[in-house]
Amino acid sequence: MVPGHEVVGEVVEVGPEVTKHSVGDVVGVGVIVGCCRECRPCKANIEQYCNKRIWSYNDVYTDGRPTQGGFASTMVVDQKFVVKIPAGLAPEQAAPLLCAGVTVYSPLKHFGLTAPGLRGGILGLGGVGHMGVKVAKAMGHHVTVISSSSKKRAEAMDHLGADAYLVSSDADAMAAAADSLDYIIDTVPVHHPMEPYLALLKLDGKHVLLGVIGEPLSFVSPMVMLGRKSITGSFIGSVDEAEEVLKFCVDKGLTSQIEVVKMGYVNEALERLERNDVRYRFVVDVAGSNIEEAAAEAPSN
Ligand SMILES: NC(=O)C1=CN([C@@H]2O[C@H](COP(=O)(O)OP(=O)(O)OC[C@H]3O[C@@H](n4cnc5c(N)ncnc54)[C@H](OP(=O)(O)O)[C@@H]3O)[C@@H](O)[C@H]2O)C=CC1
Ligand SMILES: O=C/C=C/c1ccc(O)c(O)c1
Repeated sequence: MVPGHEVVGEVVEVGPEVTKHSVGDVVGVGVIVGCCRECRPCKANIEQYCNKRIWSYNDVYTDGRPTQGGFASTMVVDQKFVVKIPAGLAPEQAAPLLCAGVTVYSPLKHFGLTAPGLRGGILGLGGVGHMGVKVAKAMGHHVTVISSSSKKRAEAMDHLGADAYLVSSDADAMAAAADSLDYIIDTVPVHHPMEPYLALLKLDGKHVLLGVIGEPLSFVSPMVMLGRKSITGSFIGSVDEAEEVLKFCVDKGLTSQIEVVKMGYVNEALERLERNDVRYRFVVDVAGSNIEEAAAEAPSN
């Protein structure tokens, strides 16, 4: 998780040209807060693919100031990037759905992988992966979690409702599962071999890369040719898709598994993130925190 990007809160003020939201609405802001509005992705309302996108954190806004994500008590955002939070969804639940939820929902929809009965693999059971299991199950898919260890088996099967669990180092189990999946949602954030997973795909199967990996991945071409398989990627989702996935989650009764913490706990939360010690997302309750107190307690650099 990159901390501090998705934000959910109440509108406290609107500009004179704002038509989409009113004071008091519960709204959210995802990973993107700016785009050019002129390129093909912008015109197709898939603004996340605009090459001039402005990230909601660690970026520079149109006024030259840094974007700071959710680490603030208020933020100013163009209405285009503000998502309505539907009734029936708690704000703390909505926040992770604006990233992990839409990140899995968008490729399933875009690549035509929403029909009930499909067989999907979720590779890596973390923040994005756990939403992958939930969203895919809610679509009526047969879901296999593919994990690097057996540690999360009970969690995946009993709690998240996965149908099968594969440990990627178990060569026999991987061989038995060959040619069985319509898609793999790959959330692994580090370099990993592709071929063991490509072998799990059926004819026309799709391997969707979501993890940010800074090293080249490799595979021999017959692994994709003999089976017409695709390796592709996907980046979060659009504002429209974010609104859609929130509605989908309300309709299907889906929630994300979160740990709500106060601002004063942020440094510990970051340390725990580094140890991979969260199931599956921290949500920082900024409004309910004493920010001044938390700032005073934080070590100065
Ligand atoms: N494409 C996009 O738009 C988005 C991309 N991301 C990216 O997706 C990736 C996953 O994010 P997120 O789910 O939050 O991350 P998490 O750390 O929560 O989960 C990643 C999972 O990958 C598996 N894994 C396998 N090997 C490793 C390893 N060496 N180190 C760490 N994890 C490993 C683990 O699952 P297991 O124990 O089951 O093997 C782990 O839980 C990140 O790279 C993130 O930046 C996030 C949001 C949007
Ligand atoms: O390079 C792409 C990064 C995507 C990304 C988006 C959101 C998020 O939380 C990430 O960890 C990565």
